[in-house]
Amino acid sequence: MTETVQKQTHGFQAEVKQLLQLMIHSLYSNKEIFLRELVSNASDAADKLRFLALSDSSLYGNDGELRVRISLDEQAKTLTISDNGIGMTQEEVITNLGTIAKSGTKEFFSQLSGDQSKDSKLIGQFGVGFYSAFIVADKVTVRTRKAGTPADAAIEWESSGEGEYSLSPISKDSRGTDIILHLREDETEFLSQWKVESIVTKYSDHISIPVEMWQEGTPERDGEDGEKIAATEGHWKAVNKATALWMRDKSEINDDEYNEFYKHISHDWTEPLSWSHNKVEGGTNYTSLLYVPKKAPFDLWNREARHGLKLYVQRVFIMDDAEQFMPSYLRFIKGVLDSSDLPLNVSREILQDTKVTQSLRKGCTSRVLKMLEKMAKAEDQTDYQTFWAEFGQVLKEGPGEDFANKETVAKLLRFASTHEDTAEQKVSLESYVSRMKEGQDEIFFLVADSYEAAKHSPHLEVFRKKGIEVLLLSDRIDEWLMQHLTEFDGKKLRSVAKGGLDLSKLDDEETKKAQEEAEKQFASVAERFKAALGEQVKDVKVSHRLTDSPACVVTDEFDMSTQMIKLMESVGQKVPEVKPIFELNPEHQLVKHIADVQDETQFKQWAEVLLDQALLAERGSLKQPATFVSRLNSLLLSLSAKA
Ligand SMILES: Nc1ncnc2c1ncn2[C@@H]1O[C@H](COP(=O)(O)OP(=O)(O)OP(=O)(O)O)[C@@H](O)[C@H]1O
Repeated sequence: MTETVQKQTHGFQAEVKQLLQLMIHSLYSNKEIFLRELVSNASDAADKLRFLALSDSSLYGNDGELRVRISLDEQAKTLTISDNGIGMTQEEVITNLGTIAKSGTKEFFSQLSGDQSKDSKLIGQFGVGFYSAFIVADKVTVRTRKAGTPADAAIEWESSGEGEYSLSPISKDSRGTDIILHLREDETEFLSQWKVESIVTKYSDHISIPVEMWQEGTPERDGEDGEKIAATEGHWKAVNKATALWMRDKSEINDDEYNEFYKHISHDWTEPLSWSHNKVEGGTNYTSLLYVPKKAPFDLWNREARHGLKLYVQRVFIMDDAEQFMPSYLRFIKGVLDSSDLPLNVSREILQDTKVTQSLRKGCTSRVLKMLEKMAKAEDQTDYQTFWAEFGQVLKEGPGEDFANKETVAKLLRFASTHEDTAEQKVSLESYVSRMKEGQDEIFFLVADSYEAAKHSPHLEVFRKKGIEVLLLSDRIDEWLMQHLTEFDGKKLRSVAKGGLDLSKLDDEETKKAQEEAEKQFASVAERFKAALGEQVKDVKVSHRLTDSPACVVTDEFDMSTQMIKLMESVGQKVPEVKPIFELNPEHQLVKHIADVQDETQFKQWAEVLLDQALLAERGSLKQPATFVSRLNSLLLSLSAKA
């Protein structure tokens, strides 16, 4: 069979076409990054081979020196990146270079707006990897042979990036992958040795295997003083440092190098917010380099998304996404962990529960928390606020998940509060405590559907009057968080929407007396309400929390809160009926008016309307809205008849 017969043409997955178009346009201004992406892939391919060779050293054949080579051909106008790494089989080529097989793809494409400037920012987060070759090339040829397969099992992939690619079987002498970029007419600057070398130094210095370029030989020549200078032969020379970055001394690594290394391991194009690089010797021996990203990945909330650290054992790459070393609430952390205590043949299963894993996890968790603490305490809060906006909701899983670090995580939490007139979550528990009123020994919070709903809740009335701060919570996870975070700095956290609220310590004797008096006087009215409302309420009480509203509902101290009920209902869970406690404001004109209504039927109607109103304010909806409306209408009619 001739090659043309065997050549097959395949169409790209629709998303690839879209990605290619978007990428070529939006990344053009930063086109040199294609080299970083391709060298990064080549280095990953070497890592994967080294790992497999741990159990089968024959995969190396007679070529055990892993490296990447970049060669330039001015005549053919090509730039070639060759590696002697793992290579790919035909199936792998089809999956890897014909589709986008990574997590977050769906989320990414659903976020594209069609507005090029907005979309180009997103693409940086998503990462384009191999396809970035098409920014500078109008044709790309990939020749690859999987390690351990014969020369004639190699495959050639070729495409001009316009919707389809071809595959042909070829023979390739050596293992690994050559990526040949046929440069576009106006991209010949990438044929300059100096230019390419400087890009490699800029982006790929940290790659742990040598990235080599060909150095031409020089003929024998005469020196300045007439002496003979010997001829040199052409040779491959490493143009990067070629040592694992994390093994180098901190003092020798600059920020640019840390940033580039982050991009290499995370496939994120945005620079990280912060990092922590540590070498630990003693009981356990390891080096960790952990980064806090600036942007949340597309799949942060996808439970199946892979996360975790890149694991090395004594500088040998073992696996990506080793999730055992970070608790789930820190799953956004990227980084490298290089252990000297784990065996080279460690598997995910073995990692599950070894003592070493536990101690590494403890160490890494505490490093990350320290790094976050430092950011949280910085005078300039910009970085921490950026972090909080992206990852705050994940961190809120912490108190429920990590008992040992509960207090530390609690200090990192930020909330909206009545102290600040903004929905932005800026207030820490420590700053709340520092502002607590004399006699106040609890931290007050309110959970609602939204910041606006929380801010306007009738439950806040008395707190406003007394000038007591209340934390305003409206994230989906908040109700769950507050179930686990019951205390901070020795102070109980208390929901202002629950019964058992006692602010009497903050009142002077006169107010207390007045309240007691009001309660006594109102006792019979409360009883009348209770009788009228019957089974609809758990109890009727005189409220100490209202100043402007006539009534409100609260849940009993140990009953499930309204927000929790809503949350459970929204995921289809059956919730036992929780009856509200109905609190009345005896000072309110409407309540006074109702108390004077003699007709029991009308009184009942009023009581029910008042209760429904309070339920509406609390829950945002009613079980029987039509009944509420008809009751209200009948009362309005009777009022207008009187007028
Ligand atoms: N030089 C190579 N050798 C072996 N496999 C490769 C090589 N280059 C790419 N691949 C394979 O193709 C896949 C897709 O590469 P691509 O660069 O598009 O994505 P990625 O590296 O997984 O992630 P990102 O897009 O974020 O860089 C890789 O995961 C790898 O399996």
